[in-house]
Amino acid sequence: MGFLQVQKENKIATIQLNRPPANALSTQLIRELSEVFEELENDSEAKVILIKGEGRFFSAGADIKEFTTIDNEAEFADLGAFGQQLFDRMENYPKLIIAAIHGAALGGGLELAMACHIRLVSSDAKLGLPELQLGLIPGFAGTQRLPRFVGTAKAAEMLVTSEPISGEEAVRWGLATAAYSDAELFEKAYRLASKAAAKSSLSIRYTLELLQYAARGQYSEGAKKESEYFGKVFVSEDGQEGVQAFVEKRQPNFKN
Ligand SMILES: C/C=C/C(=O)SCCNC(=O)CCNC(=O)[C@H](O)C(C)(C)COP(=O)(O)OP(=O)(O)OC[C@H]1O[C@@H](n2cnc3c(N)ncnc32)[C@H](O)[C@@H]1OP(=O)(O)O
Repeated sequence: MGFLQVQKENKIATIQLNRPPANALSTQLIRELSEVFEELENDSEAKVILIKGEGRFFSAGADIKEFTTIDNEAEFADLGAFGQQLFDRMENYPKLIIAAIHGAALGGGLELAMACHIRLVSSDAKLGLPELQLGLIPGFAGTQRLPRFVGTAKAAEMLVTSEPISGEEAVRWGLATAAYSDAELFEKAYRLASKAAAKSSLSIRYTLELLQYAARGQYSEGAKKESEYFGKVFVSEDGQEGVQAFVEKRQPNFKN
C-alpha cells in the first residue's frame, strides 16, 4: 500500500497513515484504507485494529491541494459520499478500531478518528473541524458524529469558530477517552488493544454491534438484540470456555 503501512503482531493490526507532510486524506489514501479494511475483516491475525499517523500529525484532513483539481459539484459530492461510506463501514466494523491521535486530527482527520470505536490522544493534540475557515463544511459526516460526542452546542462552537480543542479538552468533552504524552500514547493504545485482543472475537463483534444501536438511540431494538446475542454467546464455544475457566480459577483459552 502506497500511503499505508500495516503491521500485524499479537493479533493486533496497526495501520500507519504514511503520507507526509500531513497525512492528508487524498482520494487514493481513502481508497487504500477501504482496501485494508476489506482485507482485515476476515484476517484471523487481526483481532483489533490500531490507527495512527506517522510524522507530526495523525491527519490534517482531506487533501486541500487535491480540491483544486476537482471542478464540479457532483465530484465533490461523490468524494464526500466515498469517505462517508468508508467511515460508516469502520463504525459498523466487527473488530475493535482504536485511534491513537497525536499532533492534529483536523477536518477529515477528525472524521476518520470519530469513525473509530475508541480515541486516545496526546495531551497537546489539536482536534477540530476547521472546514468553515475554508468557506466549506465537513463532508465525511463530521456534522453528524461530532455532536454525538460533545453535544450540539459545543459542535456548533467548534464548527463556526474553526478552532480546535486540545487533547486534554477532548477527554473532558468525551471526544477521547484518555490523554497521554506523545511518548506514552502509542504504548498505552497498544496496551488497550492487547486487552481487547485477549477477549473472544464473537463477544467483541456482538458488543460493537450492540453499541451502535445505543449510538443511534435505538434502545428497544438494541436491548432486544442484546438478549438474543446473550443466548448465542452462552452456547458458543468461547462462552462455555469463559465460564468454565472462571469456575476452575484459570485464564480462559478462547478459540474465537
Ligand atoms: C471532507 C473533508 C474536508 C476537509 O478535511 S478540509 C481540510 C480540513 N483541514 C484543515 O483545514 C487543516 C489544514 N492544515 C492546517 O491547519 C495546518 O497545516 C496544521 C495545523 C495541520 C499544521 O500547521 P503547521 O504546523 O503550521 O504546518 P503547515 O506548514 O501549515 O503544514 C505542513 C505541510 O502540510 C501541508 N498540509 C497541511 N494540511 C493539509 C491538508 N489538509 N491538505 C494538504 N496539505 C496539507 C501544508 O500545506 C504544508 O505543506 P508544505 O510544507 O508543502 O507547504
